[in-house]
Amino acid sequence: MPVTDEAEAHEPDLTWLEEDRLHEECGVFGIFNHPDAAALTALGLHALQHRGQEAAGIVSFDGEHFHTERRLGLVGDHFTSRPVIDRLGGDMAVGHVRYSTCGDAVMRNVQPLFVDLESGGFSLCHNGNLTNALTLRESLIKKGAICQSTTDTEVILHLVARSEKRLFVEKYIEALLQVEAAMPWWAPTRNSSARDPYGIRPLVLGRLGEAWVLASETCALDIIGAEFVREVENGEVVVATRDGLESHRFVPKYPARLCIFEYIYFARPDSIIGGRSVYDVRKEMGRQLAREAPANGDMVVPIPDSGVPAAIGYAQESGLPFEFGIIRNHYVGRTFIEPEQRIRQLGVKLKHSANELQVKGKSIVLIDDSVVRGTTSVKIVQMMREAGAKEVHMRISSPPITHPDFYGIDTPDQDKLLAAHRTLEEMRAFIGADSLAFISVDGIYKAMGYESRDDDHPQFTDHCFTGEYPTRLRDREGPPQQKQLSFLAEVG
Ligand SMILES: O=P(O)(O)OC[C@H]1O[C@H](OP(=O)(O)OP(=O)(O)O)[C@H](O)[C@@H]1O
Ligand SMILES: NC(=O)CC[C@H](N)C(=O)O
Ligand SMILES: [Mg+2]
Repeated sequence: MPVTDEAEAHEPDLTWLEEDRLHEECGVFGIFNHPDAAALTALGLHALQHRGQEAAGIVSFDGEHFHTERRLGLVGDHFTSRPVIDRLGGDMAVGHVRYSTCGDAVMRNVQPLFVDLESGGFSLCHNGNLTNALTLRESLIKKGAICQSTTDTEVILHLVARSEKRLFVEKYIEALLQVEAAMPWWAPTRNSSARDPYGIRPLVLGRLGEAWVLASETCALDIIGAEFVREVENGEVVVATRDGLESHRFVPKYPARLCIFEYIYFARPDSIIGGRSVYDVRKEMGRQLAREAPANGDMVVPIPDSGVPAAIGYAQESGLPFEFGIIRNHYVGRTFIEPEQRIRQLGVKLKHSANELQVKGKSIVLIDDSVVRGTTSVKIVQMMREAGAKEVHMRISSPPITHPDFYGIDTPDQDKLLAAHRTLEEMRAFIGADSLAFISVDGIYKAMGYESRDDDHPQFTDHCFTGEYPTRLRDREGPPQQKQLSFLAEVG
């Protein structure tokens, strides 16, 4: 880790920087009973691209055969050509965009997964992470299971395959009861979808004419003109049939605890989650931040993209002008990976550039939604100073991230999180800002319309700030062990 000395932080050595931040999660999409199932799935995945950029896949079913196309890379690079869509025949399809949390970004881990079961084909995709996947995998392998991938998702296939229940939905539920997870799933042929007992990851249900649609976010319904019906409830399995929708519960109903980071950073601002507009919530977080941590500046500057709505809220509440003092290049994804150190130092200029005439000689209030490793903050503060900013005050619309995620977000190890072992002043010095402040944990809840966090029954999953994980983390219990999941080298 680099030094935290203030003088050095103003002229940071960027050579250590890695693209090791809060990466995205995954997006799932499924459609049942529509003649253009694959084409609509490709559109849905395009709308969910922000949730994962490593790989994309679609599996369709025509009543007799499954068809599968799974690729490393972006949806737009692989699923826009007529021949590819034509190969994915049938009136039901599922799709996935992946950011790996278990198993590398290699072809054998690209979802949706497919297997032949005794009762027919089964395809599955998943957003989240099974916190006991390694434990289950070990015991399955001992019993003779032959794993084809290194992703946690595959464990579900084995559990369903081994179930002795009669109906598919019963087999599926028996499998779900064995995993500890954050997980919306969608499984065609059986047209079933499930959301984890806490509802940590979002999953919505929509209707397009006679078709049922399931997606991680409402923005994927909007792109195909589907009507929002409702959210899949936590602990619910829904099964789409030509006669309607069946609903089964696999755990008793209790209050959901969505991951609060969906609102802060992951979801697209035009999505509606839990009845709240993500855009409005982000703006409200910015307003609350302005109330809690006012700053003396000439103008508010967002760190684009995800810092923009909070910055608008901050500017409105503080009465300061809002200016785009940083321009973001839209041809660089959320997770651009620079190939070597020398190039990495240029990385920030590839993604963000100073709008010099706006910031020169000004005292600016920089707003971002989160600080993970501090990579972005260090780069941007330095860039603002090089562009001639007089003062740089940094305000963050989420509390300090002190704990890693194990539910589908690829966070760095705890010791790489900037806030894990530093005081506020140490973080300020590290970033090189003139002042630094984060919204409080209660402030986040206020922005969501509550008086404060209910410590007895927290309204959201907020372990990143509080260290309070809602599920057991079974794979991490006991002494840390290096597990080799496979003897096959993981290459793309
Ligand atoms: O402290 P760090 O490790 O740099 O991570 C935090 C940054 O990462 C995210 O942005 P990202 O660049 O991923 O995406 P965005 O363009 O959607 O804001 C987030 O919005 C912060 O800007
Ligand atoms: N980010 C995610 O939701 C990933 C899903 C799954 N754990 C995988 O690694 O494929
Ligand atoms: Mg950002």
